[in-house]
Amino acid sequence: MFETAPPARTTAAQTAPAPRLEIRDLTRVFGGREVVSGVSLKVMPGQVTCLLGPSGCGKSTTLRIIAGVDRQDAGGVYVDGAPISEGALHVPPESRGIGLMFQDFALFPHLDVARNVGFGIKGSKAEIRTRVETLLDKVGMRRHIDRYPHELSGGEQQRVALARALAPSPRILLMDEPFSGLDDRLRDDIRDETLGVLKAEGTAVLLVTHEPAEAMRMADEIALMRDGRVVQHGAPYNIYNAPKDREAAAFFSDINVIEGVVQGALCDTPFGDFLTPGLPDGTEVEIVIRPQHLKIDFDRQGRGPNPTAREGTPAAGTVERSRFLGASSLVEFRMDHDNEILRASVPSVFLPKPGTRLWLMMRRDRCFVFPKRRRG
Ligand SMILES: Nc1ncnc2c1ncn2[C@@H]1O[C@H](COP(=O)(O)OP(=O)(O)OP(=O)(O)O)[C@@H](O)[C@H]1O
Repeated sequence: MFETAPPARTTAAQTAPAPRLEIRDLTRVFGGREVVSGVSLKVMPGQVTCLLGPSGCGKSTTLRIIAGVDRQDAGGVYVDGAPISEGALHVPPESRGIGLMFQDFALFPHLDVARNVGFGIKGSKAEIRTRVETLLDKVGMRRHIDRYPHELSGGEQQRVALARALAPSPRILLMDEPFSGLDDRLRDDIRDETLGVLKAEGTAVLLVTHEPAEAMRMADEIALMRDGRVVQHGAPYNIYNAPKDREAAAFFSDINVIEGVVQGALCDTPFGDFLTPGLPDGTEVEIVIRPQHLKIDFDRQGRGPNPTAREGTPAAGTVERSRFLGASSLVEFRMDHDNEILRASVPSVFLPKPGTRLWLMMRRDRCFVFPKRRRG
């Protein structure tokens, strides 16, 4: 018997803070077609989530609904646990405390940098000036405070646009392809700088992009979208290393695919057996491996290396082409067993001549086995 009541247990759900931004089962129909279909996700304060997917998959529509410039047909949008759009409730865009940085949200051409950044801030003249200067310091643009947009480069304009979006201290920032107008080198720098500023401000960010490299570089979490749905959600490392299906794997890099049929929980291929747990006999499967995980070995008078548990059986092929890509080399093989091409990538310089006989092995811990889907 307890003399006094035992201390109440707190569950993780009770102690966990509400997500800064949450969307639940968001659906949007255009012309009878669900372009956004039951999308749910959460963004915590200080976290960057990337909505990643091919053109037309519904990313921008999702963002527009969260911003309040479009309206969902079903589902809700919540900030710090409270609805801002749900059923008949629709908080107007300007009252949502959400900042926007869209590709086509140009700076005001007739205002200088200081007035562009200070545009949405409330407070005394001195307070506004201090906030503007602090932000311009953060984005490295303080010395251009008196310039006009046409006097700035694309990258400089982007930095000012970031400062402007952050000026009212939004709890949430929505970014739609914000770096797409910039050339490659500049883009990497600006992405890194932007990430630093966003983290320092503690803003919850939902960033839309169709570029996997951008999502990998920027995101704490990636929500991978396809045909209006989130098909996979997780940290970049997990999505890259444990893709849900062949398409998810292919979205992040070139892939090689070997086909086979399940027999006795195994699929027998020229590269040896692959485990296919849970798949019934006769299931057609696709074994997917990224080029950097194919191992190349030398020909030993018509024989390859000995099979191993880790890398299976070697299969022979002939080099068709090899190219130096800077950080790595890409070698294309025409395989003996089916006359198809496989691509292997090797760090640094490895450029075997066309016609060279070599052997390939597949690292078992780097292969993904998926049931084959009929593609329309
Ligand atoms: N106002 C609209 N009326 C009809 N269809 C629309 C409307 N807005 C978007 N769509 C359609 O909805 C689908 C999703 O569009 P959305 O702009 O959300 O895609 P996205 O993933 O952002 O693509 P992108 O990367 O090319 O911008 C597309 O097929 C698009 O044509």
